[in-house]
Amino acid sequence: MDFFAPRQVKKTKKAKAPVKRKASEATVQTTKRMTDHTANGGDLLWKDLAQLFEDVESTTKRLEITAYVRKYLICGLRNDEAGLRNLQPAVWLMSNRLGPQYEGLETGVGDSLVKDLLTAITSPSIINAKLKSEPDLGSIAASILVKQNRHAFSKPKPLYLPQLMAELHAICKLDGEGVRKEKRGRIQRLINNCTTAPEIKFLVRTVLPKGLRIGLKDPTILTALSQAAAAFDSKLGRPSVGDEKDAERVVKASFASCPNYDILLDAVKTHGLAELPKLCVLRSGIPVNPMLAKPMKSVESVITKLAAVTDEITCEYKYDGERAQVHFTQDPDGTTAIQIFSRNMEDMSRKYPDLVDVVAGCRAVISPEIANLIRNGSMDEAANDPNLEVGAEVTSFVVDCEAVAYNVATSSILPFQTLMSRQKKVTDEITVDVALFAFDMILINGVRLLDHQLKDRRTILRSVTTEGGKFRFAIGEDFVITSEDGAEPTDVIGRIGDLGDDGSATGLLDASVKASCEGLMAKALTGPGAHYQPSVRSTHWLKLKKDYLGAGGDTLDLVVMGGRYGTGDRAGKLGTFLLGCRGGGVGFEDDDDDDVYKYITDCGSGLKDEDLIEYSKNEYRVDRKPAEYVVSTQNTAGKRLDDVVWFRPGLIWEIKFADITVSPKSKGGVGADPKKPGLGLSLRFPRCVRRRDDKTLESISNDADMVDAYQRQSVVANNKGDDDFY
Ligand SMILES: Nc1ncnc2c1ncn2[C@@H]1O[C@H](COP(=O)(O)OP(=O)(O)OP(=O)(O)O)[C@@H](O)[C@H]1O
Repeated sequence: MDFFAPRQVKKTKKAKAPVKRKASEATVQTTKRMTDHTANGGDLLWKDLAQLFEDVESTTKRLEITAYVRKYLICGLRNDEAGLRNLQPAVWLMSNRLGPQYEGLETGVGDSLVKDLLTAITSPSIINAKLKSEPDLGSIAASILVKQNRHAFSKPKPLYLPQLMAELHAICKLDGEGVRKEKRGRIQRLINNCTTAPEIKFLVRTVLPKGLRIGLKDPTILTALSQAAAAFDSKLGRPSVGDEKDAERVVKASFASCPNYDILLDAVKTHGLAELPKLCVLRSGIPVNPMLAKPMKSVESVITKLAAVTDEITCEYKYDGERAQVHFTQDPDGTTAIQIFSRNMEDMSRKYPDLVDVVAGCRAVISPEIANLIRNGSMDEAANDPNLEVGAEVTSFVVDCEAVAYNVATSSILPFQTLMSRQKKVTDEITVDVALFAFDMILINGVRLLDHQLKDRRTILRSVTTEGGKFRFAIGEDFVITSEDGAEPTDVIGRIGDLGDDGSATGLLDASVKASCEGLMAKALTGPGAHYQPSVRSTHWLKLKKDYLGAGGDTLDLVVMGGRYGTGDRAGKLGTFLLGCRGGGVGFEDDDDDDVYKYITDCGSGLKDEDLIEYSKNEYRVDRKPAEYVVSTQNTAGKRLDDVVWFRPGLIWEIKFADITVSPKSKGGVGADPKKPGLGLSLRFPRCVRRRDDKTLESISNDADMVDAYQRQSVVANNKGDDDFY
């Protein structure tokens, strides 16, 4: 499908040639496989993609993995016959998804269905015995089935990618009576057409919830795609976007604004890298990764930090609920669609069906002044729409909100735990009322507001929607920071409004906590950084939680890599856990390895007995250390690794700690202390605060966050405890 017709291929001066690398034997093989076949109208074979997965699984070296994927993508881009109908499913399958995250496509197939299939050939005891030494059903299925003489009577039909993807989508959509039998039959038929072990192994893994587990994730795919796209552009003589790093930045930024591989690949193949910033843009119906905030330790430090970039700030209540990105779209025929997306871009519309009505009722009209503000500086075509005039109707918007448990009768906010007790899919009566607290607007009537300053975005939000009932504007107060000659900006704060009990921002913080909020969000209203940056943890948005004040400090979100059995009270249960951060991050030297998890510390505090029991029989357990884990070769916390029960990456905990120390055992944030270049960063007195199921692995703390927190802590130490930011 071409999302951007009419096609236009610009032919201007030849792009700079990308850096040439010597092809490894494996990449030579990939090219050969990918260009060998021409059957089925040029469709690509699942066999070749499965072989790519096998190659990727055989190495942990990021550069090698990137090279394999790049080669595959170059072949895919150049193969005009195969076209997007092959390239798109190939990349979705690489990314471990059957389509965009917000479509929530899941096969609903569990281990038991695959075991069922296998018990038709071999006994359950053999399967169970194999599972003891090899926990992966994909490998077991491959080892059993590949030896069978399965094709004596019926010749297998080659599996092509468009056909495979269509069949997997059909499996996802199956519902109702007899669904298990139907799924089983369809998977059986797919497996019957597989001729090689990798085909079977990765097909089974693809249909199971644990996924491919070969260490291939979006950042690596996007890096490989940027290299493949640059080579493809250069071959066609399309304009270059700069060097390899520039191409990577363009592709990653495009995916952040429009996280849909169908659209990205269409833009890359049909139009070229230079056109991506115009084509892969925010639109209603496709969620973006939300903008995030940096933690701070005191009101004064917040103001000092923001004073460096602006003189107008707002401090809003930090509501303790769930991020909700609300998309409203009205088609020309008057039909409307409302979607509510989580911070992980999952569609939560079925969790909040009551909010859909709330959103439908909150629209106002667009006045001429607001139409001007919307148009101001916008390059979007939609900004020239003559309908954006006096009394224009609101036909689309994207609003950034926090969904909070709420008592409408008393207009009071309820705790986070109350919100968590709401069912994922509301089917019966709604028992927990929820309100939306809106704090930002990033699209209105097709015009993107990302480059507008927050002050204008907020004015637009408050003019084109009406507050009332369960749709409310975030409570806050604006401050003008003024500084007399030589005075610290925090000394002189001109207040507007009267919210804080004692007439200050600190009073506002207290007021927010009294209103059952977590603290404050301080944001630059104007200035160069006051635009909306999707997926960026910005220094123009600062969060100040009541908990951060005083001792105790910041929190980090870390992945649980595994655990060790305890002794004493904890005998027979996992008692301590190995925690890791994600590699890379903005500004971190080693930001190529963002697809790995690096050991930071052991942690056994903050866990109740029932937690330990649950984690001891955890669904995340795997038999071997996952390839993407970077752990000291021999030991963690002075112990050997033989007794570690490994978890696949997935379980995320929020960790509080006393402070960050330099450690030879930690692999995260290595080099943060220039005087100790080989050492990493670890935590003193780490304690698990809560499980973060609302976070994805992509959004946990990374090397850069560790270094950041360490440096902020050093500022405090150097200032001998000044009340500076933590
Ligand atoms: N007024 C507000 N403006 C922006 N975000 C708000 C506001 N009130 C509540 N929030 C919530 O606070 C979050 C900001 O904190 P952060 O970016 O660190 O998210 P987080 O990593 O989930 O951390 P945490 O929720 O532990 O603070 C937002 O994602 C949003 O869900």
